[in-house]
Amino acid sequence: MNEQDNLQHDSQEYILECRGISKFFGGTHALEDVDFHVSKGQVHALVGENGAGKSTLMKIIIGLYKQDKGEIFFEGKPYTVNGPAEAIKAGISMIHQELNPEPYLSVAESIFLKREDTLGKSFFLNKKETNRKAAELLKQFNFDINPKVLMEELTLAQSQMIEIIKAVSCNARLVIMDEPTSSLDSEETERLFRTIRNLKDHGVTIIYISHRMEEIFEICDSYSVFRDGRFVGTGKVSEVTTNELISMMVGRKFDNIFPKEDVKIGDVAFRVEGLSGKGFQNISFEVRHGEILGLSGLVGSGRSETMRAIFGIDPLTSGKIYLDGEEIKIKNPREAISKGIAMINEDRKNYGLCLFRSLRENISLPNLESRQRGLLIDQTREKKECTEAALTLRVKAASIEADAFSLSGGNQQKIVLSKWIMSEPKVLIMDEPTRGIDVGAKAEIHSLMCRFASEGMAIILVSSELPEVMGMSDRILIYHEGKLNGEISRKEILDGTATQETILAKEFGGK
Ligand SMILES: Nc1ncnc2c1ncn2[C@@H]1O[C@H](COP(=O)(O)OP(=O)(O)OP(=O)(O)O)[C@@H](O)[C@H]1O
Repeated sequence: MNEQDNLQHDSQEYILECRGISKFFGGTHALEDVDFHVSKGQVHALVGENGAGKSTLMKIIIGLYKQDKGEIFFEGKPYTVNGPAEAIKAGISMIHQELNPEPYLSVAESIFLKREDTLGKSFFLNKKETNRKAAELLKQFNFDINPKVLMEELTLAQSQMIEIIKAVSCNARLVIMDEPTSSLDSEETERLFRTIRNLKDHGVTIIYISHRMEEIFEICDSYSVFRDGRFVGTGKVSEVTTNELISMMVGRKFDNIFPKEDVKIGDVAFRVEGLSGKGFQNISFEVRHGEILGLSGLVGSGRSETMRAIFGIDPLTSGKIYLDGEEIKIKNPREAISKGIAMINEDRKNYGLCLFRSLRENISLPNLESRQRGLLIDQTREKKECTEAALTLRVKAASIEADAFSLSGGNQQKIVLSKWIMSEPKVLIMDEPTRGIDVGAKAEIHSLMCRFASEGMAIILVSSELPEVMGMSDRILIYHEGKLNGEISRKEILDGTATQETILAKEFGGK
């Protein structure tokens, strides 16, 4: 008897069964003879490293891709669909990692888009009825928002909630959530979890894809692990430890995701005094050579806004910046980079990557000058160094010449990291550096941070994942509504004086 049988004897109780699914993309075997079973009414975690094949299987299930081999059964019956609209009709909806809400539709219109069937024939003539039905649904979900508000005015967390309401109102019995918390802060995440529990109470089954282990242990009942396009195992979350789960994902024994070491902290490398700009006021702090300074706060609290202004993306209205004791002016990111400040931005897709360029071109872009020989680029050196950078972070790609577009989400993020790491800056600003990155790579990135710090780099880490800020920082500054609201030392974290709750309380404005 295999683990799958242990979990659930009666296959009638599986809401979804995928048997022997294979999928090729050119020479890449994205899925190889994969079995994947989900029991009815559970929150089932699907985990695996970047490129393990999770999204590919989900895209097959909602009809975006067609499998090369294998069969799918939904609610005990053979299931084939041609595209997401058919999947929704059959009872399966997917909430995507990057939401694409229709910006100029109202909340009500967005919920009922392409659902004229539920509203009578004349959808556009029936605005009143649309708003009334939407208001009813929003109330059911305790979601206090006006159905007439335009989608473009919603935060990401609110748009996500609309997507979930849309799914459930279409009578979805299975909802797939692909990294749903990757852009949410702790408060929004809690709200999402309450919604998930509510859906579960109403018999909805959820497939939950996430790289955040603590979430899986909080919200999921069962799990399946994929590795390199293959099914590795399944079981109950209550019967596995974090390290066992990670070991299954990475295929080797796993000890520690936060390998923070104490390194010698030197002189002040970087200092800001009284910085103000859009979304933050009067921010002053310093970071020393060798120090990792964590910045925590709710989404919109001003952390990322301050970093963007320091890096010259957005303007400062007042304040001073000092690098190694000397005042500097930064008008744009090019100037910041030339002075030795690098920033890995939260929004990698828009600011970090040229999707239709090769990995080599992407990695070497900010570092071309150092590889210039006369008017030409030293291509042999470029290729060697880019390959080394990609290997260090274990980027999974067909070759260094492959387009960034063909990589899985997490592997794309590793490429952005590689390119900045190669430029060896004095100050490295990392804004959500491991968002969407698998645990194995997360640990590697954390080790690299320690290595850079030990070489004297000053690192500023902005992260919404409290375990990450707490596990990696020498000091944490907490933002609340655009201002600093407290500081916590590593000592306080290690001796237990400061906990996640202490930090959260300060994020919400407490003392
Ligand atoms: N459209 C595509 N064209 C070519 N290769 C692809 C395509 N989509 C996925 N792949 C490849 O298939 C493999 C599986 O990718 P997939 O996106 O399913 O992984 P994943 O487990 O969802 O990863 P992540 O956690 O990073 O999102 C990867 O090697 C990826 O590069």
